[in-house]
Amino acid sequence: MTRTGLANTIAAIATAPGSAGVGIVRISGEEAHSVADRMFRARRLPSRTAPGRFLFGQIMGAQDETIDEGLCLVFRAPHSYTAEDVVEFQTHGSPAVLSRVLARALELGARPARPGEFTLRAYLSGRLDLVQAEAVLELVNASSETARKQGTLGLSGALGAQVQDIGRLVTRTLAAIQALLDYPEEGVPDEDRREPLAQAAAQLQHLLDTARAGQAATRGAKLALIGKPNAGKSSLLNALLGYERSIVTATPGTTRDYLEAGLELAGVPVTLVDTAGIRETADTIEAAGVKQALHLAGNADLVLVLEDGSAPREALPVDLPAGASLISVQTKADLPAAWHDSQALRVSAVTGAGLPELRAAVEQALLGDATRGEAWLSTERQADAARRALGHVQAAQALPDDLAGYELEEALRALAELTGRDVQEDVVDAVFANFCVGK
Ligand SMILES: Nc1nc2c(c(=O)[nH]1)N(C=O)[C@@H](CNc1ccc(C(=O)N[C@@H](CCC(=O)O)C(=O)O)cc1)CN2
Ligand SMILES: Nc1nc2c(ncn2[C@@H]2O[C@H](COP(=O)(O)OP(=O)(O)OP(=O)(O)O)[C@@H](O)[C@H]2O)c(=O)[nH]1
Ligand SMILES: [Mg+2]
Repeated sequence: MTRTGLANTIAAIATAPGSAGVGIVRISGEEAHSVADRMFRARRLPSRTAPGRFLFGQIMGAQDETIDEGLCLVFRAPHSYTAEDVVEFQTHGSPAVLSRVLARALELGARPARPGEFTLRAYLSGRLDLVQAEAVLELVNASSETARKQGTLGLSGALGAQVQDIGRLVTRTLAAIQALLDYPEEGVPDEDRREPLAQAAAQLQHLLDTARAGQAATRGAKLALIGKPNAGKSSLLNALLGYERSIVTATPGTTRDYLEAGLELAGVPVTLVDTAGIRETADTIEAAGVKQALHLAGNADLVLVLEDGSAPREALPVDLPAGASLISVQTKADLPAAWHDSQALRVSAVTGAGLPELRAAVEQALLGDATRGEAWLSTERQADAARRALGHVQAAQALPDDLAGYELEEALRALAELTGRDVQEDVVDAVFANFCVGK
């Protein structure tokens, strides 16, 4: 995607494929109004309509036949989504109608929009920064309340504002260092050197802490239930889901193959994975299930380690994969406890006791403190830029003034990349390649 040809007029169906009450065809660019004038019959021409007003009328084909009746919405540059002249046709929402309306706009000189091209134009015109454009994508794809909230916050420019604050801290030190380069013996005072950089590093670290949460919210998280046979894994899965998804019996070794079920937990789309109970076994089928369970634990974002609270406690016969985040769960809390461990959450699948606490612990593990309302880093691209900025700030903290300047300039470059003020075209292309046509 290049900047050339931006002046030309693009058109696309903006609503989802399939039948719906209403569908939208959107046209943006210099010719948008004249294209609309030639395909819409109403009490006045779209180009003569006050911006922000709509017209009711007929969308006309080349043979002067009516394609559909509908509404025409007129925007005038720069007051539109793309900051260009924009016209929208709101029609009956069938693919048959929408494809004819689009075809008519193309006949009259518009060209089909590429994926994300409307939002790309909003970005290139400066109406949105790159973080806001990514937030648009998050909103379009939001499959949970947390992802929605995060997208809305991102679109508001909250993250961009925070990144600018960090940039100001770095600039303060850089300016102080540059001002004193000719008089190195004086040294930069702490309030211009140590303090702003410590604040910048802390804020970047906090943003990076939100990255895992941001990605959990957008991509979803995998939660594996692991434990010995009869620990109550399948029962807990069913209790969390609220329906009997997994077979439960009193016979140890009931679950052999793993099983997945989706639900929304703490606003995050979560896939729960029930696994075979882990034990030493001569049964080849069960042994395969045990191996698989350990593999699943290694790939999960979070592992719930379940132990039967009503039976004597015994360690698992194998080690769980290193690196996974774990929550320790003591099951069957409705029965007398056979052991006590303040680290373990007591839960009953039968009475539901402890389930709210378990959900809260999962929320804390997946989202950390990121839920306090500020913006999060929600893409790997953003996290990568923040990580590099932090690395340069930390390098500058450790270097003498004459060498720190270079690192601070690099930190500012990484921050500018984060918001998209200083990025290569291929980075922009990669962001917009994830969009659908019409957005
Ligand atoms: N029908 C329709 N609904 C939609 C969109 C759209 O393009 N069309 N949007 C698209 O994703 C979102 C809304 N986003 C928009 C953002 C800015 C402007 C706009 O015209 N801004 C002008 C004027 C602002 C004003 O009048 O106060 C501006 O910023 O100058 C329009 C839509 C969601 N709903
Ligand atoms: N009283 C009580 N019994 C429970 C609870 N959870 C599970 N059980 C019982 O414990 C037994 C084993 O439960 P499951 O959920 O099948 O255990 P599992 O960990 O999936 O076992 P495997 O699939 O064999 O590995 C069943 O008889 C359940 O009824 C609980 O919270 N309270
Ligand atoms: Mg089971």
